[in-house]
Amino acid sequence: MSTLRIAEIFGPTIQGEGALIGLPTVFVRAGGCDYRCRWCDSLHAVDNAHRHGWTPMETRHVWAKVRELSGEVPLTVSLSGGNPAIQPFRALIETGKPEGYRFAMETQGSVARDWFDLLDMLVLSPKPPSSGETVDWARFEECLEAAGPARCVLKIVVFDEEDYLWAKAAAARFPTLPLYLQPGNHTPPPPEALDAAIDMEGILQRMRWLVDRTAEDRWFAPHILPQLHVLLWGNRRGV
Ligand SMILES: C[S@@+](CC[C@H](N)C(=O)[O-])C[C@H]1O[C@@H](n2cnc3c(N)ncnc32)[C@H](O)[C@@H]1O
Ligand SMILES: Nc1nc2[nH]cc(C(=O)O)c2c(=O)[nH]1
Ligand code: SF4
Ligand SMILES: [Mg+2]
Repeated sequence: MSTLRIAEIFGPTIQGEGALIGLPTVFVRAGGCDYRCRWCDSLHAVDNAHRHGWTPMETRHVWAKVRELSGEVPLTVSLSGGNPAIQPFRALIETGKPEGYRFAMETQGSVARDWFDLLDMLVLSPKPPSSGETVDWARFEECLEAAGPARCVLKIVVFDEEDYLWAKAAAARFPTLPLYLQPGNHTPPPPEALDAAIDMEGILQRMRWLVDRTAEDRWFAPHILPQLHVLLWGNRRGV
């Protein structure tokens, strides 16, 4: 069986973002990312300075931890990171599905894998200008095709007007995909200070602005949702 580079495994908590918001979930966070978004809220799973905290784990040990955390009651497992697409997750999904567990994955859409079609949901989160990254749309479409469009949703983080206009154009490329807009959280603390206070008023202000902005444009396609776990627990790790 394969070895996975794991930053953390935690839960059950609620899925705080997007299409499955509120659903009890165990998170498996892989270490390592091919992007460096300026505002990444999970730098402890991205920045090489923190790789000493990433553990190579055999798939069966990762699976044992998920079963332990869930009390062996099947639930939704969210694979995140870092970019989980970099890791060989096929065996974990193939182990969990026959037991009744469901699998969702969060990725920016930069690396496609042939096992994406085993997922119940692929959350594709292309990065807007404020991230400092540039989307390779050919790669992104490979991810969409690998999963099959029926399994995919789009989730776009928006910090400002430039991001908003970019999100509108990006969404127009994929008019049939369910769409989620998420206000950005401006205060990713250093990983060693994850309990640090967040800019709650800033997040809520951007949330209200997004509601008004879409209404003004009569753009009624997106669901607009804040990161519920951030509202509840700030940037605390493990929730
Ligand atoms: C930490 S990323 C990991 C998965 C993958 N690398 C990705 O970006 O989709 C999980 C989700 O958190 C979002 N995210 C990261 N930092 C954020 C921030 N500061 N504010 C709002 N959302 C953020 C990402 O856009 C992504 O949808
Ligand atoms: N509760 C909770 N919901 C989340 N949704 C996406 C997360 C992520 O970091 O990928 C996340 C997370 O870290 N915690
Ligand atoms: S792609 Fe995701 S994990 Fe990687 S730096 Fe950006 S937000 Fe963070
Ligand atoms: Mg997060």
